[in-house]
Amino acid sequence: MQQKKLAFIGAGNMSRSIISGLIQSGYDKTRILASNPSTPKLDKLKEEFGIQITQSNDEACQFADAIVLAVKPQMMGDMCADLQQNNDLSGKLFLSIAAGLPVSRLQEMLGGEYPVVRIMPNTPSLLSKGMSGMYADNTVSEDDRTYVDDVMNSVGETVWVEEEDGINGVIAAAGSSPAYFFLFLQAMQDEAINMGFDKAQSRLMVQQAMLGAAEMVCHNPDLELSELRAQVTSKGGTTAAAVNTLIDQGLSDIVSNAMRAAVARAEEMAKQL
Ligand SMILES: NC(=O)C1=CN([C@@H]2O[C@H](COP(=O)(O)OP(=O)(O)OC[C@H]3O[C@@H](n4cnc5c(N)ncnc54)[C@H](O)[C@@H]3O)[C@@H](O)[C@H]2O)C=CC1
Ligand SMILES: O=C(O)[C@@H]1CCC=N1
Repeated sequence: MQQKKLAFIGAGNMSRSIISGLIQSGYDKTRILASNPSTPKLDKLKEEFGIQITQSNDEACQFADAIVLAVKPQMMGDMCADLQQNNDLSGKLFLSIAAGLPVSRLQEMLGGEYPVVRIMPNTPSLLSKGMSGMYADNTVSEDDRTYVDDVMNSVGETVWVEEEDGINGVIAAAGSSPAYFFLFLQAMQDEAINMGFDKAQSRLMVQQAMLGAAEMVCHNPDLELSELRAQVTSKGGTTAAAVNTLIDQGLSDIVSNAMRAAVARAEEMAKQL
């Protein structure tokens, strides 16, 4: 992988996840810098990963060949306005991980048609188990696409979408979706506690079941998900009783409504920001 000087503007959850994965995969830590207005998260990043830190976005910009825009979408306008006012942005590659902000809007915020790759990652990148969807228009060179692909591949799997709208689908299916699984597990843990297990036992049971199920999915790419389910489900048995309850009570509709809500919110954010 090219070892561009890479700056993260905004040192929150998502930057931490990507930085952790990059360091684990051998990216030169002296070529990674994070900036944030306050120091606690920066200090932690420096201590944990040995990267460089600054409270100045301008310093980050001057350091970098490639800049990850990793602030909340609502902060992006003000942050980019300062960046373009104080710095020469030509020659820089931008990687935006913000939900709901199209490339054209980001270029407006940056004040020029700079190359911007939109990335929709997720927090399991922290453990190099991330899933990222990416979009670039023709302002981004093949070399830069390859670089971004390598960066995000170092923290998990990647897909490219042809149309920018596809990024909203990635948000629904992968960016936001770890939270759906956490919610599902939380409900299972709560019910196991109701059944008399202590919290630690309850968590162990549900997390190990989820991990095992995820590994089975990954190790059997040729088996349909419905077939994996059928293998657990004895006719007239306990799994059938549970699964039929989930189906009868509308799990599929709940899940598709939730994913559509994520897309709708991304579309709404694109109009508001
Ligand atoms: N958390 C997630 O699972 C995912 C988040 N994203 C996107 O990543 C971006 C960041 O999200 P999180 O890391 O979750 O948020 P976060 O709130 O954990 O991190 C944002 C960081 O930006 C800092 N910040 C605020 N204003 C700043 C400024 N002007 N200059 C520099 N730093 C500034 C904050 O102090 C904070 O540390 C968002 O745009 C979000 O849409 C994308 C995919 C997944
Ligand atoms: O909740 C959000 O808006 C961000 C984008 C995907 C995950 N977290």
